[in-house]
Amino acid sequence: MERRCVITGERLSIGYRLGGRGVRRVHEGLSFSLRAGELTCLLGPNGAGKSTLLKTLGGGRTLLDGELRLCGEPFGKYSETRRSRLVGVVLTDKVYAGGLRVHQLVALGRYPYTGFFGNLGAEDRRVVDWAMEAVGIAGKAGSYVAELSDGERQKAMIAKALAQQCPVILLDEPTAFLDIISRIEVMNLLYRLAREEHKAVLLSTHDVDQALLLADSLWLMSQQNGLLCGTTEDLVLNGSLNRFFSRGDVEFDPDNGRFRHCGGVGRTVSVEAADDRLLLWARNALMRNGYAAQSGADGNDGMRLRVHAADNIEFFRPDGVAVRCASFAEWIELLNETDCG
Ligand SMILES: Nc1ncnc2c1ncn2[C@@H]1O[C@H](COP(=O)(O)OP(=O)(O)OP(=O)(O)O)[C@@H](O)[C@H]1O
Repeated sequence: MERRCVITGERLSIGYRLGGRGVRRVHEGLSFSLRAGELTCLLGPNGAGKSTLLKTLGGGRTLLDGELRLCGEPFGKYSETRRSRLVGVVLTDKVYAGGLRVHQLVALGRYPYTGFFGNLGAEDRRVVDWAMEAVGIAGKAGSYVAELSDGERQKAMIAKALAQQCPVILLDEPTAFLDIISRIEVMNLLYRLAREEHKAVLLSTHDVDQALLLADSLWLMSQQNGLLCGTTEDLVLNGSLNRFFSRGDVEFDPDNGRFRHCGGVGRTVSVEAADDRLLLWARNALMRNGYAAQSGADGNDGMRLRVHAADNIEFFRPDGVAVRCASFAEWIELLNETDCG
């Protein structure tokens, strides 16, 4: 299926007008295309400008310069109502909706269709129920928003955006307050909305693991490097993720898809493992204990590891003696004793 561009930006400057104190430019010269049918994750360190970009795309007043188009037409040509039928936004700003019940908050998402008095028809009510069900908040439909946990409130805000039934959904850190299961559920929901309902979904997140698993495209942003857009695997394998994120002793390890602290790794152990899963966890244990794993020849202290199974680990000490261990705990203890000796 063709993946149409629904929002395009060319040479955008984004930032804030500070009243009489001039302008705070956060980025200049940003260009991108947001495509329908894709989940796009915007990643970057704190203060990179992610929220500022999302506010700009959501129609906030942070566009200072450049050309921003929605479905081919300049943003400025859209009335607020017309734009709100196309773009649903979930920002991280505190929600002042404590006096509303959850179903009333979610029903606000129908505003572009119901007009000023917000009278819901049968179809509107069906969509509101569907949206609450989809994010797993239906059980709290009658609760006051003020009485929700942070995560529940976040789900209610996502449901409101779903109820808006827009082809474009923008979300600023939608999983920030969620527990791990809810995070995975929400990310999968957004992925399905992109894939199955052909929506353009753009979200900012610090949850790199989930982004790498599910994002069709990544937008990497930092103050030094600006914005780089591309397919997830390309940006991982060409080192871009590292370029945008690595700082000091923290870097991205493309072998296991995680960021890690790499300080103190000097010595190496040669590793063979019966399968990829054992290799991954052997590398993990070595890294945590200050060693880098290498394949092939002996490590630089002559140490070798053969992981036949989680309970059958063969460790060759620097003196060439092989010791069999029945668990990772046993082997790690031996590794550390060897190190001390
Ligand atoms: N209302 C504002 N007025 C002036 N500058 C602002 C305003 N809001 C944010 N900024 C500045 O814009 C820059 C980018 O902030 P932004 O919130 O967009 O970053 P972010 O990538 O979303 O960060 P985080 O991951 O910490 O949420 C920061 O230097 C911030 O201080």
